[in-house]
Amino acid sequence: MIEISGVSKSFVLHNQGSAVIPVMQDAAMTVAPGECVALVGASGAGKSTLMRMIYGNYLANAGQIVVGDVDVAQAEPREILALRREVLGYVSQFLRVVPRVATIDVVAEPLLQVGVDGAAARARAEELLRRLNIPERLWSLSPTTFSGGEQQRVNIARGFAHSFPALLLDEPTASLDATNREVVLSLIEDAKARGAAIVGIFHDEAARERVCDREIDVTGFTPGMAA
Ligand SMILES: Nc1ncnc2c1ncn2[C@@H]1O[C@H](COP(=O)(O)OP(=O)(O)OP(=O)(O)O)[C@@H](O)[C@H]1O
Repeated sequence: MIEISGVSKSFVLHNQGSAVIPVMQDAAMTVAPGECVALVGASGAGKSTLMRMIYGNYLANAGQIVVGDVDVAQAEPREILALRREVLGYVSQFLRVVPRVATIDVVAEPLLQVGVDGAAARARAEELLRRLNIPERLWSLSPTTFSGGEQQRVNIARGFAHSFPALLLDEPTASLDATNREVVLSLIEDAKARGAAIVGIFHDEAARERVCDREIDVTGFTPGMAA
């Protein structure tokens, strides 16, 4: 479902004499449907960089990043937007809050985007908000004023609303209480069971061990250290 090969990345620091910082060389990995792979490696090793290249936020300098039938490393912006709408979900720790949009609509929106009808989208959004312990009295309010933990849970509900065939998870359990952490782990297990291919960064080691099938140490892709 996700196939990466020969991927390299350097950053050019235009405001620092165009210094070139090579951060990744010849990265390769494959994630099958139903599998969850954890990216590991020391701070600064390149976990976030690889994740951002898969999502198409950073452009790879070389190689292939095939998600479904799209090579993100070569795709047009329009194709990447379609991929993000239909195929590739991304759950970060932080909600990008849209002012004045009710929480229920924030969560239902990804479903409406793929053509699910309003009532079904709302029902799925309600189910997720309930599961993530967001009190019903908050559903009609914008999450702008919610606590950090509430916003994180709204973001997770939104990220899991559509059954994406591929999912990127960036610290999805960070700063959650034990009950909600458990809910998120069960959402990840459900996604695997329906065949989602998942790549995640988890500093929560117990969470990683529970839901991930394999670990990939990105230190192996550091220039000069490639295996
Ligand atoms: N936009 C950028 N411009 C320049 N350098 C960058 C940029 N993004 C990342 N880097 C560099 O790439 C390297 C890898 O960073 P990255 O954030 O991917 O590491 P990480 O493994 O996710 O670290 P952490 O666990 O601390 O989040 C670092 O040396 C970082 O400084």
